[in-house]
Amino acid sequence: MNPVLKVENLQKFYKTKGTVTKAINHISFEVERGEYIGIMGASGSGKTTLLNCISTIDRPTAGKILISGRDVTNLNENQLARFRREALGFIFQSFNLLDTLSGRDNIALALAINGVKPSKIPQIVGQAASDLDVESILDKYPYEMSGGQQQRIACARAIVTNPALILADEPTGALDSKSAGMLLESLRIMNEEKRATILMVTHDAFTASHCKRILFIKDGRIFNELVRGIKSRKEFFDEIMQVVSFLGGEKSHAL
Ligand SMILES: Nc1ncnc2c1ncn2[C@@H]1O[C@H](COP(=O)(O)OP(=O)(O)OP(=O)(O)O)[C@@H](O)[C@H]1O
Repeated sequence: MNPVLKVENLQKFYKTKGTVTKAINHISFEVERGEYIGIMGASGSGKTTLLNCISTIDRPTAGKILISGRDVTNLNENQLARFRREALGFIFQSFNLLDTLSGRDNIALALAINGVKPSKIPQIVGQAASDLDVESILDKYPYEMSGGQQQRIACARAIVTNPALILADEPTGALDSKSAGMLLESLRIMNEEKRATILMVTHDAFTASHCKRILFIKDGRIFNELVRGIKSRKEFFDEIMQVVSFLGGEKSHAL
């Protein structure tokens, strides 16, 4: 079976005032359907640049990015807008819900934009809300919700269109530890019960220890890879911390 995501020899260089920064320097990897993969690395290692290229927000200098077999580096702006809507789900650090819409309507909008029949939308929204246990906050507006609640509505919005790939950028970054725990449970449900494929960028080892595989980026290259396998989450956390310490990155909160 084709991987959901195939990154082939990706390069992204920034030229500023005569100097060239090789933000991504020959990165290749694949993500299979149903994987939950984390990208870690110290500040400036290239994580955001990689995510921006995969999410089609930024264009790479060279290399290919195939999502569900389609090379997104060749698409024009109109094709990209449609591709993002149909094939990708996004969860950002800063929630990005529309403040003028209730939680229910934020989720429903993702379906309406994708042309889902209006008569079918309430049932699909209801199911996603039930799956992620956000039914009680559906009628609240984002400014009436906690950060954790907003983030769980953002999860429902990301999965409701059944995208090929969900991209999460520091999703626990703005949350306290209890809300982060609830968000990580939402991501687990999305991955294990709804079979969503998730790629998450994080600098936090505790958050990363919920993934099944971690790629470590250093100076724009893949430096190391860890697979959780049958290890407990705590064992995986310890293993991640060893690499983080070796890389000299910031220390995450301890268990
Ligand atoms: N628009 C840009 N112009 C020039 N250089 C850039 C630009 N964006 C990023 N860079 C450089 O590319 C490198 C990788 O940056 P990137 O933001 O991808 O790192 P990161 O791992 O996401 O860091 P952080 O964890 O601090 O967000 C850095 O050296 C950065 O200074």
